[in-house]
Amino acid sequence: MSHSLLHDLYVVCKESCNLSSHLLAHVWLNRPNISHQRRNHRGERVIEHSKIYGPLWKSTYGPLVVVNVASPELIEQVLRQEGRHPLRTDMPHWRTYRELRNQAHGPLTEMGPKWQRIRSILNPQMLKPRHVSAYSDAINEVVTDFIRHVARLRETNGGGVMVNDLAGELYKFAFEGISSVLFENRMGCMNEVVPEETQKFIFCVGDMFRLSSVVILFPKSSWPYLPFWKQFVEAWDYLFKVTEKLVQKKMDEIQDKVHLQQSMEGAYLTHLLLSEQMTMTEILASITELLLAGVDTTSNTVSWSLYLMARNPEIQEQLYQEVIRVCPGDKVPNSDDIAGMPYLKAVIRETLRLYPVVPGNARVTVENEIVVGDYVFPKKTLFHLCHYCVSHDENVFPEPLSFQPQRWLRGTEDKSKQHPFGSVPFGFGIRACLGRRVAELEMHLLLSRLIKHYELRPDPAGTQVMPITRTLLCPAKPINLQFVDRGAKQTARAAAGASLFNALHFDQLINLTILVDIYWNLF
Ligand code: HEM
Repeated sequence: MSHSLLHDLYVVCKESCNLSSHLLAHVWLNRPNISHQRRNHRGERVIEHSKIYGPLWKSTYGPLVVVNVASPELIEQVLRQEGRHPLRTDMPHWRTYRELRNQAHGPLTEMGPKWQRIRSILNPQMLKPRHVSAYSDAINEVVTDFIRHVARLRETNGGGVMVNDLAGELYKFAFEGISSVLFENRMGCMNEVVPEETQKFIFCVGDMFRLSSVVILFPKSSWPYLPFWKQFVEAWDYLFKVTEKLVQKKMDEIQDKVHLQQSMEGAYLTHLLLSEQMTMTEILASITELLLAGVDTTSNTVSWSLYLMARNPEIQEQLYQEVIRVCPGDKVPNSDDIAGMPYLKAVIRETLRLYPVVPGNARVTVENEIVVGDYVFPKKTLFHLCHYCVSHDENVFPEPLSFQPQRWLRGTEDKSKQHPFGSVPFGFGIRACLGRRVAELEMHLLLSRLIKHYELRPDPAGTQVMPITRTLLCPAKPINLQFVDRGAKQTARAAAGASLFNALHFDQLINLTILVDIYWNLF
């Protein structure tokens, strides 16, 4: 991933938690502190705490003081009072790397008016439906490769039907998908032999996130003396180096086209390079951060939705029927087709309610004091918006643990009663997810095409997979599923029917028809 550490509460510097003590004394009277203890699933722990303390309580994370907010009404109140430049965390370790190497900041790490400027440049091509739908063809090519990849995995490692460690395989899909949108270039993640550079890039992304959570535990002044700071810097160096190479390649292509006076058709990177609103270093930083934010969020969500599909055959069948109605035969869905598939969208939406891959979201109030419930919080209060807890609250979503996509269908009673802040998987407001539309397009195209091709069934070993919080809400163990080829199933059915027919003589068939008639008349 991606938003790794984005939402990790460690990353907020001590000063940002300078809550004025007299206010806290007033708010927290008779409410004990809860110190941070790592249990397997942070979302569940937050639910336990909200049952004891109500929708607003304080936690301490070492030196940090965090105000937890766990009701849709109070989350709405915090988010609606954000100033013009909302801040999640100040990410000192990520920012320090950029300062060390004279790199710019991207949308994840930038703050204040500079952040606002970056977003105003990046937003249109990422969020406007008209622009985003233009990425359908590129993403569909990646989906085609993924379906081939699944077929290969079934044959080579899955006894003709199993695909093991779906989250790992979908990581490759998400990486390839977002690269094809950003760089307009393929990385070869799903090749039989993954190119060395791509492999190392993926490895460095993992390394950088892993080391991030270690580095941040130490004071900034000690970083230059820590061995893992060196590794952290090396990982970032490689990420920036590869991104730079890909951006340069695109620049050269554009130059060639200018020389040849050819028209400049292109997607995201071409647009950024041609619009000249950003410097080269700014483009580099933004593209790198978009890439980091856009991989394991998407791959984990699709993993959960396939897991849920396999365990809910009726829902899967309903989705399959919708897909073949909108896209019969060999028709490959595009963004217009997706618009006609409300059930597909509801399936993904409900997956994100049950498994919000970003289970909690940090917010630091920078510009003004904030009123939450009956209390006034000073500037620099660090809030933790407990999205997982709220979207599993039975008062917000009846039967919260059951997978019910119909909750999200327009015109249903469920939908009209829901609080709009009961589940906000992409955040809200001007600092909400920049990749939301692209992520949705990727997930909708992939899920619809997979379901058209394969019937998903659970692991025959009966393995239940629980979530675990590793910054994102991830499967605690590998998700393995059966992918039963629908085409092969139909051919087998037709063949079985034909052989039965051939085996019967004509007079036997007449007798059979009479028997069926008698049967129907009897009952
Ligand atoms: C299922 C997929 C995804 C989910 C659930 C998700 C969720 C989120 C959430 C909750 C935030 C924080 C919003 C806030 O603070 O209010 C966020 C921020 C962000 N996301 Fe995503 N995301 C997903 C996919 C993507 C993709 C594919 C990209 C890149 C193309 C992306 C790029 C970003 C960026 C750059 C930010 C930071 C925005 C800023 O601070 O201005 N995300 N995402």
